[in-house]
Amino acid sequence: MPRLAFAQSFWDGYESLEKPIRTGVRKAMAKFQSMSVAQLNADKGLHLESVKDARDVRMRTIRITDFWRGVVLAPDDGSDVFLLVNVLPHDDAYDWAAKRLYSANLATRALEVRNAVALDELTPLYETAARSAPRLLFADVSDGTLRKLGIDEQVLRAARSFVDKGQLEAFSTLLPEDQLEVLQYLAEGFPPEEVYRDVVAIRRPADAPAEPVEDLATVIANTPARVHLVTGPQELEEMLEKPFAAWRIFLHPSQRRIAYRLSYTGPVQVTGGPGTGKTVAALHRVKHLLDRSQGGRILLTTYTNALAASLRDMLGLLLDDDERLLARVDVTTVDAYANSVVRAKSTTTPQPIGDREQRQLWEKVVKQLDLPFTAQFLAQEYRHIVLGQNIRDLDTYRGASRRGRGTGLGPSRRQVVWSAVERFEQLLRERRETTYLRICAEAADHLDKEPAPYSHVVVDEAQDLHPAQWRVLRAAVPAGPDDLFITGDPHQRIYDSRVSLGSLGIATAGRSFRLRVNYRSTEEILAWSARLLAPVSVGSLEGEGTDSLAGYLSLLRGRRPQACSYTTQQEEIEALVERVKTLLIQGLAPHEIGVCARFNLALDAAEKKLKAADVPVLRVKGQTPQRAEGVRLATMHAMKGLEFRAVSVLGVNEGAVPFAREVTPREADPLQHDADLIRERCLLFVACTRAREALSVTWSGAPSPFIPNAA
Ligand SMILES: Nc1ncnc2c1ncn2[C@@H]1O[C@H](COP(=O)(O)OP(=O)(O)OP(=O)(O)O)[C@@H](O)[C@H]1O
Repeated sequence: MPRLAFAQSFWDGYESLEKPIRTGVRKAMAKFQSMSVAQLNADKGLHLESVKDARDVRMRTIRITDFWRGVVLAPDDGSDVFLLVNVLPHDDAYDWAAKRLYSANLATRALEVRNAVALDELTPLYETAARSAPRLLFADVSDGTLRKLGIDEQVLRAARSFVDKGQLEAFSTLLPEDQLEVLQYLAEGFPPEEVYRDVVAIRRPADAPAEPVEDLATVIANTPARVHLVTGPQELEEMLEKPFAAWRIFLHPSQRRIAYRLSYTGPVQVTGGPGTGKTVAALHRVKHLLDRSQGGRILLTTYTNALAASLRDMLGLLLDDDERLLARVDVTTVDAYANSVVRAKSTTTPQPIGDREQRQLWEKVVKQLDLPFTAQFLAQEYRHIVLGQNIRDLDTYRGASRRGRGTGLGPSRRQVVWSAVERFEQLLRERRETTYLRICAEAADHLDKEPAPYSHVVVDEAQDLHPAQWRVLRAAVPAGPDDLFITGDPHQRIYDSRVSLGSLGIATAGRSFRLRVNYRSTEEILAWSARLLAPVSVGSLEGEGTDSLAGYLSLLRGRRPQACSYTTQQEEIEALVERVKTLLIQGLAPHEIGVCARFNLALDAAEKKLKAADVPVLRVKGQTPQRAEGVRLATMHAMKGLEFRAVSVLGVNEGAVPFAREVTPREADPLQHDADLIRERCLLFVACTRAREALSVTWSGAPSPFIPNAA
């Protein structure tokens, strides 16, 4: 009996196939599981036939319906795996199949596909143009080095004709996958040794023979990132039946290497720009840890309740809704977890209050004590220094480092600040109120006194956690192998938190990894958004040094983002309504469209106009999961962790982004001023990078100074 495998290229289009075609796929695939090769060849219904003038002699088509054909790669070397690579309308299928050539990469040994016909046609044209070019893209890399990195003769010839990155990108849909990635990394300036390590070595099987001639079944087994071998009829049925999510099966080698490493000696840090699959890596790590530690419990945290709900759904999908496994994982936010710890331990349960109420309370303190400080200054001092360092008494505060604060405080002024802290806490007690960070501090105290409840803690969206929250996580798991697995992107830090993970007992040195391939947004969206952050440097996730967005790649290409100016807000919103209507006509579902603004007020105006145009809308509140249909309207903060096929960012006006009230005046504290501006930039960056295919950024009047070219 032959075996059956599916290429990712097949799944890319499977979701959008109509039901009768999917039924046809299912029926055809069942035959591959019940017939011998001879029977398959003879089966009239399947009609397995070779493709005339195909560049790859193994190319076959099969009948799916009267009008649709499957494209299959059939072994011709005595091996037994058939690979379904695409399903297309009849003529397109033959055209697609005739031009494609599958081959084993010389270095990674994985299966790749190229458009061999287009490469042959286009390369000579580029070569002619290249002859008069002053400089070629890969001038500094020798043929020998390229070959060692797996570049074969046809691709080498094309690569030698590229003048710049734009030309490489123009070829990106034609080139074999691993070779393209090698060229992209080299084009970004990565040295060949690093490219070998990060692209080739992680894919190449440890036992690869010196000679790369291998049968199709072996080459397929070498390609887990793009090909999935079906183990049996039940798996086949489930894969074709369930809504298919590629991330469940096709991990990038860099994701797989990180998520399925047998064990780490201590905390692990995984960083990566937006959409690089950090959440996906975290979920797969949970799966691995569940398999490895029999009976151990896992805490999986993220930033908001809405994100926790979506993580829970994704984990269910990844674990096939296995209740036994799911029961061993608590998926929640750090605040909710800390709250549950405190509730379980105390008889009284003070109410946590939000930022605005805290600000009002600090104002009261300033007034009552007639202090020479602003409420804003005291709130920041309390957050960053007192709670940040878990300071409980004046003596400790007197000796505390105030690194990161831009104003000096001598001993007598510290005493005055401390009196304000005591009064603030006293007011909270009197009102039977508290703050989330105080709850975290209390929870960490409780947890420190008892055996840690979890075997492993996995943290997603780690960039915004405050030291008090990290202390909870540190105390929830015993220090040791596989204790903490942390994913985050410091470029998406949108709350004012500063941490030094090392000082919190979470040292990740030697266990830090970076994901570089963006699976969400087009290269155009990514590049445009990255320019928002270009003028600044962003502190690293672990708190030492800085991070950078250099070297991120996207697998997708699309339209350039639109940045548009309007005279009035009314015109801007009218244009938004038109844009949303066009997207709906183009076939996007309402929930695949996100509209976002810095303030709820702008969203109110957009909501009114969209409703008036009969467009269903739904306001996203950061804390609550919502499943109903409707175009999503969210503030920039509530966009964290979400994604949409199309995103419109509204009201990116001067004065709104950055929002003047949220930026500490330079005179009050120059360091805080700079940090606030970076945070506001990151906020716009987060909003823009939620878009998969289409991004529009608009403003009325003067634009935000963050808009590239408008600054
Ligand atoms: N290996 C993969 N194959 C296919 N799709 C993937 C893969 N990894 C991630 N994705 C998809 O890419 C998108 C982004 O992934 P994910 O949310 O994990 O990224 P992230 O790095 O956590 O993003 P962000 O930091 O911007 O929130 C998701 O739609 C996810 O399903």
